[in-house]
Amino acid sequence: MRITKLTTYRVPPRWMFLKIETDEGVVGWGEPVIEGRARTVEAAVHELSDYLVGQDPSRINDLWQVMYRAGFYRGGPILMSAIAGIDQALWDIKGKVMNQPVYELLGGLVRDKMKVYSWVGGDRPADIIRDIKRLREGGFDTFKMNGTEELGIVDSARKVDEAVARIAEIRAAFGHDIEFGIDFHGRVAAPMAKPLLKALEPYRPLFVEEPVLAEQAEYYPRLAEQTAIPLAAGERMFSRFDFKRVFQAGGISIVQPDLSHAGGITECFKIAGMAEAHDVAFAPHCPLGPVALASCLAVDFVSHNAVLQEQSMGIHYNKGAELLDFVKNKDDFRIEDGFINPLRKPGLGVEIDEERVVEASKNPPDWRNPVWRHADGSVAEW
Ligand SMILES: O=C(O)C(=O)C[C@@H](O)[C@H](O)CO
Ligand SMILES: [Mg+2]
Repeated sequence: MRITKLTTYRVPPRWMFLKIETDEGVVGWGEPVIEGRARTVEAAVHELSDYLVGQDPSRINDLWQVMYRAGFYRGGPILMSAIAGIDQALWDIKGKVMNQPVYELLGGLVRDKMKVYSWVGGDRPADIIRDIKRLREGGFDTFKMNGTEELGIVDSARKVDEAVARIAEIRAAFGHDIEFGIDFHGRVAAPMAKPLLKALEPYRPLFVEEPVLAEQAEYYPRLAEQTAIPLAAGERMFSRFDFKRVFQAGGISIVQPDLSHAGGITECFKIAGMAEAHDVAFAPHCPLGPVALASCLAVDFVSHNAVLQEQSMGIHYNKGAELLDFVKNKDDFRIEDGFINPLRKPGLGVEIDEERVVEASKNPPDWRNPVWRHADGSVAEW
């Protein structure tokens, strides 16, 4: 079998699908994208196709190493997202050729179902109580929300109190009948992480995500020393080599690589194993589409330390298309009592509605995250 063609489709809300075709008619789908830089990743995918067309798609490991090493420069969000989507599509092809779901090719199930959580509250954490009440009726009991709006490098006790008051309100409304993670989303600089974590401590969130920006990772162990709240990070780390340093330094209890940003299934399966060796939980980041989610689940279902899976149903970014709009086998993604079952069809287990993808790709959005500014006009972390 030989790879014959790579075709990319940018579609709403902010996703990109990749179709890899072969000379024997087997097709694989991937989801290479960095939110807000879809066209850049698209260019990277087509540059990498020089290493792929004419090659045997079954040699995923060799193709992965060539894509990662042969171009001299490596790593980072663009190249690793391009490699991620290509890797996902190659695993999809391998599973279809062998008539097995990818999790079987990775050693089989370690669990019967996977716990998932839902976003509430949007970019500016409001209406959280209303969202939680609605989603609890749908069987969810675990949630994630943004912890703050714009926050200065040093900011007021009032801003801290506002952030904490929202969390206090949730605990007052639901007690510990629900659990939630708080995403600092890179908006909290190191000087404010300490007071904010301390003030949130009494409400015992399940975790605090990106307590500081990924480029401030040296603060993870220091912050972990002063709080009992588990710290989580990973969506802006792009390979084993990024995660290696975090594991060595300690401080992170939950790693959240994104299967469409961190080199795909091949790389994230290895990251999950590294995490397990350090007694760190694995909870893939996934605010994206169905192929990204299916790729996360393929690794979740074979990783003992997989604890929680993000999925984008109803997420505030999904304007113009919802998680399953391009999927034919919607039922396979059913969430019951906050859990999802393995996707048992061959490959990644996603039956893409290609007609709908092609149609939607004719007028793709050019999604960008908003540019936030502080009161003084300086740029604020979104
Ligand atoms: O889902 C999360 O945890 C996020 O922080 C969302 C963020 O990754 C946006 O997708 C960036 O555009
Ligand atoms: Mg996040």
